[in-house]
Amino acid sequence: MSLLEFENVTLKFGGLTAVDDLSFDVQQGEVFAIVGPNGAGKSTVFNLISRFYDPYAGAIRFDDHDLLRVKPSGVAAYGVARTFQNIELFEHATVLQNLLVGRHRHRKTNMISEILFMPSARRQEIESRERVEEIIDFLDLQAFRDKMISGLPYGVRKVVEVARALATDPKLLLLDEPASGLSVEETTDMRWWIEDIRRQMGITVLMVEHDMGLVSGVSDRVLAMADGAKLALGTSAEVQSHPAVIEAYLGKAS
Ligand SMILES: Nc1ncnc2c1ncn2[C@@H]1O[C@H](COP(=O)(O)OP(=O)(O)OP(=O)(O)O)[C@@H](O)[C@H]1O
Repeated sequence: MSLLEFENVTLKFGGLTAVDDLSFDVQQGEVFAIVGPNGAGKSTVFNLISRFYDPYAGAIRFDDHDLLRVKPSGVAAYGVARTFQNIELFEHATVLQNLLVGRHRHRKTNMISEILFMPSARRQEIESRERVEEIIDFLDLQAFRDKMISGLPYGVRKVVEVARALATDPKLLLLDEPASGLSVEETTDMRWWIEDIRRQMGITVLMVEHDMGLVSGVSDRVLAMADGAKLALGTSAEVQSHPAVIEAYLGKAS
């Protein structure tokens, strides 16, 4: 079953076509990667899903909803969470506090009941804390739970960003370059986290990534893009041996 569908989506920035008549779908429960040279339009695809941009043409459906009718502030409520190329966390808050912020969308109580700390608000607070503690355990972050983000090594921050996204209980997790800036060992760990997120949590993962080792290791299917358009879609091996993909990479390199 398709969880996310792009149908003939085009986005232009002035004279530049950043996404060009792009169609693909992400199946429920798969790990799907988007690869391509710099400027291919990968991040723009994420920004379209996050509703930062409206497409010039085409349709985007998520979980049987027309995503283009959803406001940017409403995307998380539909079950989409994301991490960013440049980590976006509250620097002067602890890991635990950052994850509790991620739970915010699950709050159903109003401000009065929260100020008075009424039973419904208390119940929600307990539920949120329990869920956050589960995620801290799941991603092996116990040693950092009360540490300020600003004092954490880069590799740990990347995992905390994933944890914060998971705290929203998403159906679709968007990972924007999860391996960038990570060492070889940290990249291997990230690979296992992604596997576990899909297998144990049942969450569908869509990632943009340059590290082909990670892409090959963890992805069910790969979409290769260049100049906003689809070059190839298939398994990692199929995509990497596709003549159009080889040419796009060699062309950029020369
Ligand atoms: N807000 C914007 N305004 C104008 N042009 C933009 C904007 N965002 C992206 N672009 C352009 O759209 C094209 C696609 O950019 P995008 O960031 O999606 O590429 P990318 O594949 O993610 O690249 P990278 O791997 O370097 O992150 C590029 O030519 C880029 O300069």
